[in-house]
Amino acid sequence: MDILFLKDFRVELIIGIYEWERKVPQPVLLDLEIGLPNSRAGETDNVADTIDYGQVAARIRAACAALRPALVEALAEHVAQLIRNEFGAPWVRVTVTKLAIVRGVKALGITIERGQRGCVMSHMQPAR
Ligand SMILES: Nc1nc2c(c(=O)[nH]1)N=C([C@H](O)[C@@H](O)CO)CN2
Repeated sequence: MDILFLKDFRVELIIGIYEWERKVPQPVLLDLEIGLPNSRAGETDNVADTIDYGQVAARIRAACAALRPALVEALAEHVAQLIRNEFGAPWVRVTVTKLAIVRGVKALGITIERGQRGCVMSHMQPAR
């Protein structure tokens, strides 16, 4: 399975469990690994045969603007489901990182995986 990735993708949103965190958007970094439903794009050189990472970034940025999760876990889950449902990815790994939010800790967050690695979506053509 080929894996598309986006690293250090910065979004800003209201996120957190404390009252002071619910007032101002804060930056969060997303690391995304997206399993591709087929591997044809390397042969065809056609973006229609893969997932367009620009569209993924735009869609996630728009979704985050409307989200106000309490937990990093909830943001990671939302992003993972969006990628799977809207882009047909059979497998995703999503890491959400908050920066300098806890004294003495440079970065913290969550990594989740959803779906099956190496699985081909039933409505898609298998890779040749
Ligand atoms: N497992 C988690 N623990 C905590 C979270 C979280 O999202 N997941 N969030 C917070 C606060 O919002 C934090 O960002 C500031 O201390 C605390 N614990």
